Amino acid sequence: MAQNPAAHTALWPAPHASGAVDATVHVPGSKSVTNRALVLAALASEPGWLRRPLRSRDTLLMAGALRAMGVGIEEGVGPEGTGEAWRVLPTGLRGPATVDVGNAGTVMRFLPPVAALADGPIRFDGDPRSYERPLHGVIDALRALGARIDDDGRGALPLTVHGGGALEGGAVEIDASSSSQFVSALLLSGPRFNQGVEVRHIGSTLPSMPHIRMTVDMLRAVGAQVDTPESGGEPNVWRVTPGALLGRDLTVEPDLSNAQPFLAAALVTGGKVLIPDWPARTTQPGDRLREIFTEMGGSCELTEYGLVFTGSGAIHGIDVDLGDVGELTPGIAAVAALADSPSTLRGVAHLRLHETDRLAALTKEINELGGDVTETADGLHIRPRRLHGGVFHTYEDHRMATAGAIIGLAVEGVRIENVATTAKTLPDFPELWTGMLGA
Ligand SMILES: O=C(O)C1=C[C@@H](OP(=O)(O)O)[C@@H](O)[C@H](O)C1
Ligand SMILES: C=C(OP(=O)(O)O)C(=O)O
Repeated sequence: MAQNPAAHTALWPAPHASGAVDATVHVPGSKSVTNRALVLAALASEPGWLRRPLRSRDTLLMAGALRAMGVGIEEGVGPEGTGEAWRVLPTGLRGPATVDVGNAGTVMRFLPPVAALADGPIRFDGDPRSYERPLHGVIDALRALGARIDDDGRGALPLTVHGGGALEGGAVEIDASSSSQFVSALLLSGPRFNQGVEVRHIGSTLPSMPHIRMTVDMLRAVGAQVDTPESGGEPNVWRVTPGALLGRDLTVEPDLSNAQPFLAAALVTGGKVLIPDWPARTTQPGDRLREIFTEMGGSCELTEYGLVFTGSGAIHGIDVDLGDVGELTPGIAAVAALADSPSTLRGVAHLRLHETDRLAALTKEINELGGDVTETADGLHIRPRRLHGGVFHTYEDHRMATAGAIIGLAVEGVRIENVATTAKTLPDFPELWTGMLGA
């Protein structure tokens, strides 16, 4: 998807909060749930509904890719009217087709296994950064499971999957220490492989476990049989039995990682924010914010209306392992830079391979505003200092843009370069942010 070059150089004056925020913020649907639901619906044996899907760059790329492979995704009428739902009509997956993955980890990892099931060649390409993000776990595993893939030997994009209409499947070993999405990708398509799939992670650490649980839960919800380490299986081994998937009617939860900047606003300004429809039970990593932001000085209450998060006026540093919830790191780092004591964020070495090298980017941008951040082997040390205004660069990373906006609440004169990059998962961010402040 082409991006507007002018948007990259544009500077967005991050609003400075004149007082405590007091707002209700309706956060759009989860990226991770929407893109899993699209894949599972496309692989099902009957039509399904997806209600309140996220419509952002990453999810529109996923929908576009599936459409290119022959899947019907129609606008439907949901509970709140037209545009609120997608009806997914699975058909025989076929090539030739070209998939633009943009810089979406979920699209570049989840779709090559789907393409291996298609009839015909599927070419994958994306943004320059997508060439640098690891994909070897998916490419090597698919080859071991019987797929034919042409790539340039780097274990990365661009590549062509020569779908043969079916895939043998079976047992495979992968090192998923650079991305949990390798495991999720193989499990999601696993029920459609002739022998199903058994994935054994043989690397060191495995990041983002809640996202693997999300994959397993969503597979089970559409009728798949999945054995996991948590259900009595071996550690680091997941097994999916071959079988047909049901078409379901699923309503997507709000994206709790995208709720983060709004909760942070309550923390930073000593205010209050209500996020409606916060799920009582969820596999989304953003749910950990209730605990993390409470330790950093706020308090929260899950009510029948949603999550009410209240700041106390004080912001404390934190020492925390974020390996399970890596995508929360930029927002936590931003709050930590404004705290009354130092922070250590650990367990997130793999963030160097995200949308940008997030550890380097956060260090550079916070320090250029006068901060004192150092990179460690697997995270950041953040010693709060008095910050000043300046340009906050975002490196085409949506979470860098929202991190800069959090700092801007407390520091006058922060200008965010390319705030439009939030369109990756939250196209309405600037409007939601100013709406929150004006409420
Ligand atoms: O499966 C998913 O939906 C995701 C898994 C995580 O990826 P990594 O394990 O690569 O960090 C997370 O950071 C990403 O935002 C979404
Ligand atoms: C790491 C992220 O995205 P992706 O799905 O592209 O990996 C993220 O959203 O923080």
